[in-house]
Amino acid sequence: MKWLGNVLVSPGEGGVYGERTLDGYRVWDPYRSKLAALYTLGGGVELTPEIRVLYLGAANGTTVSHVADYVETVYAVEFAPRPMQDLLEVARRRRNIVPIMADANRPEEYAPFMEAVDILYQDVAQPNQVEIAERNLPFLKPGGHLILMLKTRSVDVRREPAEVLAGARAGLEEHLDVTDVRWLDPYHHDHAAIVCSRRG
Ligand SMILES: C[S@@+](CC[C@H](N)C(=O)[O-])C[C@H]1O[C@@H](n2cnc3c(N)ncnc32)[C@H](O)[C@@H]1O
Repeated sequence: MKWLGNVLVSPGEGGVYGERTLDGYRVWDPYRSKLAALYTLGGGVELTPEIRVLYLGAANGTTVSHVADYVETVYAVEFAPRPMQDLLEVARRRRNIVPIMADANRPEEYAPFMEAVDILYQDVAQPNQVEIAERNLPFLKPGGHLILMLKTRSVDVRREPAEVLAGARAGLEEHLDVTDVRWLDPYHHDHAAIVCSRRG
């Protein structure tokens, strides 16, 4: 990852969503992106030019655009029409983004467009976040990484966030090795990042 001092940046053409630039690099703000928060807190998986990413919950492509600055290809799945319009605009300016309008609960719908990926990144505020990740695991290469941004309040607002996190972790451990778990405070409240690797 590229840092200028303690500022995370990415090496692409600027002006995607009004982000600041610094010394010709795009500033990747941890308050606007959970993935940037994870890196800023010292976690995450290094993004390199040969990596392929399946990104679930692409929204308007803010974080997707930074990931695309680092990796070979980003398959970006989003099911809501409005953010999809913005994502298409971002994809017009980044040749390595494949926008896919689909429900991440139904990976069979985009399986024909997919190849195996090194990173499965998920940021969908849904009650069944762990189940969605599990359904998409067949796309992840052995040894590849899942980065799941867990929004605990979307799973169950009545339970303690730590309890929701423990449940999600236990579910993922049935299929994967959990390598890192951390809360994204102070950047994103009630959000935790769970990083796992797929057994080889
Ligand atoms: C918190 S936002 C993602 C923000 C984005 N990852 C970023 O950092 O710029 C969650 C997005 O997931 C999308 N989403 C939620 N459930 C989904 C599903 N089942 N399939 C595809 N997209 C979904 C929502 O429409 C929303 O745009």
